Amino acid sequence: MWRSGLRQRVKEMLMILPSCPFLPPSPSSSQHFAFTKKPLLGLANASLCSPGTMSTATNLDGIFKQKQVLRSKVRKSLKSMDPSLRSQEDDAIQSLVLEAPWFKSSQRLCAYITCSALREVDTSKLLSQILQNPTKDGSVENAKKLYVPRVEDKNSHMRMLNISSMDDLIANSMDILEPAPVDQHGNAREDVMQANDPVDLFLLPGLAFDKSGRRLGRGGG
Ligand SMILES: Nc1nc2c(c(=O)[nH]1)N(C=O)[C@@H](CNc1ccc(C(=O)N[C@@H](CCC(=O)O)C(=O)O)cc1)CN2
Ligand SMILES: Nc1ncnc2c1ncn2[C@@H]1O[C@H](COP(=O)(O)OP(=O)(O)OP(=O)(O)O)[C@@H](O)[C@H]1O
Repeated sequence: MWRSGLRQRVKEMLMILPSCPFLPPSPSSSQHFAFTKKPLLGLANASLCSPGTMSTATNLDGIFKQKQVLRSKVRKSLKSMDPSLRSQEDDAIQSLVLEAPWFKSSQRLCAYITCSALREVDTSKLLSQILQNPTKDGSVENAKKLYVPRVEDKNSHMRMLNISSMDDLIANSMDILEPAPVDQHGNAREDVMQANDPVDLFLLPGLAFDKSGRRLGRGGG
């Protein structure tokens, strides 16, 4: 019971990614992860109906509604979850990630800052590990680089900006911590889209995932 719940919550935080098409390419990686709008959770058939049987607008409308229903269900079950079980699962998920070779070897990461009001899987231990970033020889050459989201406007325009400390974060209007656009010296933070090197790993929040890992987000875009 505990294990199956945990498995689902592990899925709530999707960990991926050797390479992404809109980021600088990784020559060593053969895998790709596209941020495409894919059908989710058994909704694939609806989106594959031919134009003769159902219009595209109707398809999208149906999918949109099904996603909303599913989001409400998941939100409700997350809200009713026992807080101490949640906390145990948060610890277990983070330990699992911290011990994973793909986490240890990652050098450039994008990650979200947990919003506890949204009942997201906690990332605080992961972030402190990434930012603390101890290296065996004490050199900074192998330091992990972290980019976190910043919502720029009401049209869901979002950027991933580099931070080097949790002190770089301030609460936004949704009460989610995010980086100020400039650092303490007044310099613009590096945007991952301008980075020279590819991102190795994304830690993404998700409301639900299907068995093949396809993600249902909050619908913010
Ligand atoms: N921690 C965290 N940071 C993030 C995201 C996220 O999902 N989680 N985002 C991911 O893209 C972006 C922000 N997008 C967001 C979209 C919706 C809500 C939110 O509060 N949604 C409520 C419903 C609000 C409403 O419908 O009025 C909810 O889902 O309960 C928050 C952030 C960037 N930063
Ligand atoms: N095929 C599509 N064509 C155009 N717009 C789409 C398509 N699919 C989704 N959208 C729009 O993209 C936005 C995000 O919807 P979507 O259902 O993909 O959210 P999500 O990926 O589950 O959540 P989030 O974007 O918050 O991570 C919505 O405004 C939605 O209307």
